[in-house]
Amino acid sequence: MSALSIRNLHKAYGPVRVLADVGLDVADGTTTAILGPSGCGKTTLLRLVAGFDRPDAGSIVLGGREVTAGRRGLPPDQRNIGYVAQEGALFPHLTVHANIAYGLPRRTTTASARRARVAELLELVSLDPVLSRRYPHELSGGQQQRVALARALARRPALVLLDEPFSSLDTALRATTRAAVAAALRAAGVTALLVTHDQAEALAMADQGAVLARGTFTQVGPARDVYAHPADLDTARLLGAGTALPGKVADGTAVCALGVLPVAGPCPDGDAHIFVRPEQVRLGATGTPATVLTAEFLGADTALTLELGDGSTLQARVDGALPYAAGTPVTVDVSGTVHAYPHPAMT
Ligand SMILES: Nc1ncnc2c1ncn2[C@@H]1O[C@H](COP(=O)(O)OP(=O)(O)OP(=O)(O)O)[C@@H](O)[C@H]1O
Repeated sequence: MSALSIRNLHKAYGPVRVLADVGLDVADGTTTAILGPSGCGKTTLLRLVAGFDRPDAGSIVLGGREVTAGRRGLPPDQRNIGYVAQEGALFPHLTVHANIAYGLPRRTTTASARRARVAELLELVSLDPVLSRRYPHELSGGQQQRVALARALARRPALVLLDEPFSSLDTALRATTRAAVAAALRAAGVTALLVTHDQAEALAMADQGAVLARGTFTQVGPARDVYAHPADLDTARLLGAGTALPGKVADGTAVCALGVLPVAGPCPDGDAHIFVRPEQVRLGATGTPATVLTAEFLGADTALTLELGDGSTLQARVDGALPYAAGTPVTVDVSGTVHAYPHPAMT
């Protein structure tokens, strides 16, 4: 059963149409990642689901109950939704314990029951119980986000909304916090909607990926399938680096500056963008001649920009231990299949 069903949702701010005919189903106990470029309406969608804002049309059904029914819809505090914002959402004047316990009903729970629930939640988000007496400014950014999740889960919500919850964290903290939050969500068996710019985050945390572009979902499916088979060139670019080379497709084969390449998935015959990911580009003894334009050492790998014979550029990633420098002549070939997207106007 779907914990969340969104149908034909529309939202505009004055003349700015933000969401148009948006639909989405999120299965019970699963996480859906909403991916999309800046300004495409991701936060607007979360705000409508949370009840902070009203849609112009359409419906949102939470656990079988339509929360958008009536003139005002169900108020946010009655929707049984937890919300984790980007940062700074904790009350600075309250301890970790008081922040987490904030939403627990005082009238129907005893102090010892609240203490037990806070201890359970700290364990769930992998935080040391000694932190419960600290204030938010005495925690790292990653610890603060885990406290925010614990607070969001305190009332056993039907749905948790996470709006870019790790965007303020540095790379190392981001990875550990993401793993702790994903584990906590799974252990709590909670349904979650995660907004992110980061495809690695979406792939690591989500069962389902949903790509929002131009005000509507352009692709929804298992997160791995969305990554492996992006529906269009914008989605392919959104899901990671790559180069779109001009080419032609005939009978499932692409011809471009990199030679003849097998195409993944259906693409009609004719002019097309041939999309190649950096990790597919191999440098070796045979293949298409190219020249290294730039080499950016990233530690484990080096990101290369290569110039092909026709003047087009190609991004590649090679082992960081290999000594490539600008000006080095190389030969390249492509492993695996490429994606091709029709482009009738191309010459
Ligand atoms: N209250 C508002 N009044 C007017 N316009 C708004 C309002 N809220 C959002 N918008 C506009 O709606 C569009 C979508 O905004 P939204 O914050 O939902 O995008 P987003 O996908 O979350 O962006 P980002 O990834 O940059 O956070 C933007 O053009 C924004 O300027």
